[in-house]
Amino acid sequence: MTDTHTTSASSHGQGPFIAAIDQGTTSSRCIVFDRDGRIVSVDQKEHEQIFPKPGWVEHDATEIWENVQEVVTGAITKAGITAADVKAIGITNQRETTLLWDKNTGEPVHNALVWQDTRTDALCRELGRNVGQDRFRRETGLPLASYFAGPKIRWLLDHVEGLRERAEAGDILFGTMDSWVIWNLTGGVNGGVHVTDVTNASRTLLMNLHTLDWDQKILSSMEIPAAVLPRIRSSAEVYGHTAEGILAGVPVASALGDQQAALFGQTCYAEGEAKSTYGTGTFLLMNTGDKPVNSYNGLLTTVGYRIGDEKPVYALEGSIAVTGSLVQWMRDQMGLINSAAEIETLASSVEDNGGAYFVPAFSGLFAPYWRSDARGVIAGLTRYVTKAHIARAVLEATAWQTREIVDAMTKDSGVELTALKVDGGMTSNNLLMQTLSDALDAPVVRPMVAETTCLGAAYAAGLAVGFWPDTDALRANWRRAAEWTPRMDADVRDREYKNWLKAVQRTMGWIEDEE
Ligand SMILES: Nc1ncnc2c1ncn2[C@@H]1O[C@H](COP(=O)(O)OP(=O)(O)O)[C@@H](O)[C@H]1O
Ligand SMILES: O=P(O)(O)OC[C@H](O)CO
Repeated sequence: MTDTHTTSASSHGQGPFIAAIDQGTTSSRCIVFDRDGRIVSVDQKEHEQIFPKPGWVEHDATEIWENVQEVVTGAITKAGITAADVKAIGITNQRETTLLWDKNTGEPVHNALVWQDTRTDALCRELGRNVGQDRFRRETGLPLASYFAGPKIRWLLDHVEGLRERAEAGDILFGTMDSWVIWNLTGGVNGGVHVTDVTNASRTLLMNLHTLDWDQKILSSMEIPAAVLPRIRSSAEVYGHTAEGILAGVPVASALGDQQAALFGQTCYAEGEAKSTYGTGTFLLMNTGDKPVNSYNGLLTTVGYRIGDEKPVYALEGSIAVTGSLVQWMRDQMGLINSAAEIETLASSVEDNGGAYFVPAFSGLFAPYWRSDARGVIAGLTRYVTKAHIARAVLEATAWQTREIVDAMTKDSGVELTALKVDGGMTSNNLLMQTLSDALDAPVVRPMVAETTCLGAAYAAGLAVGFWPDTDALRANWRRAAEWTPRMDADVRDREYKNWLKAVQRTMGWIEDEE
């Protein structure tokens, strides 16, 4: 984590405060914020990544719920405050990760299928043939891909014995992690509320982007019973109250998918404003105002946020599946570095990539290609290349993948990027941020609070309970902490980008006959 610090509540006055829970891909965290949007305390815990087969990724939702309770207790205790000091709790979460659980026992019926999981590739191809790709794009703003929740629900209904009958009988609930956390927080089997917000619902392939309701025709073509689905609510309203624990009685007042929360936390409230978040994957979102904008260049159309009864705000999104997780892979699977931060030291020990380009298509390629048949490639290898050159290629992969998204965004929106607001764990890497600015030929700016995901959830919850009056008050909290400006010669940039695009072509069509 970057730019986070843990201080006692006394250095921020006596509150009141807003707490935010971020249930992310690698960890769950809770952060307490004061009225100026400053961090008062943080607690965080990683959970297990389960890889049962190549391309399959699961999480244990029970472990996640235990961790969430632990980090909430941790953050509130570190802040030295009580429930009476906390005006609301906001929720943000890894998106698309899909869970079904029994509403009578509160037990998950299977591990959660994580957004990176590719097991529904064949199912998506079949749905594409039977229902048509265009239909999904038109109604949901999304391409038919294994990334999204709908096909994952269908896979579980088809593969867990007896589940379909239980689901049709009304005993099974579906949720992304927002729904799971809110249901448990508000009482679970003892009256927990079963809701999701529009941003999370817009990632299921099941919500109609124009009506903001579940699309009955798509549900029937996917054979998903409506009885499992949560109610779709706005991103900022009181869904219920915490039933027990250290925050018992506090209103649960926001939910946003983590990337939409970062857009909100970066105060991108005007059309054309954009941010990019560098975590496990990287997600660049641009606010496109109150109308959905179709993409013709491989981006997603998604809901940015909706505050109570106000009009929804839409966004264009470029999703990159593998960025920070490539650094983790270098550390955990390859053993080439001991910590994520060490990649910068290793990469800085050489001048350039030595001719090597690393395209981490571990889950196929997401935007702008949406190719599930792609797999990772290191191109340009010669005997000259060292592990330091590979480390450099790893960082450059994040920069060039962003460049491809920015190019697509410019084509779709007609808006030229003047500067990119960034956040997330990878932004503590100076070499990466410089490389990014060079690849984009544009300034890259990082705010004082790089924990914009939690901040966005806190802002939305605070708006819902009147803790902040409006978005203008939130804008005033945004402060620049660091800026990188381009230093690369144009001809070098053009040559490197061309080589990168050539390497990308080498990844495609690797998987020929998938399960
Ligand atoms: N100094 C660094 N350089 C490059 N990558 C980093 C660095 N520090 C953390 N990361 C990567 O950032 C990711 C963690 O960022 P975070 O925003 O916490 O992610 P998430 O919200 O997806 O769990 C990890 O994948 C890690 O490998
Ligand atoms: O948990 P993160 O930060 O890796 O974000 C994951 C995204 O929401 C997936 O769409």
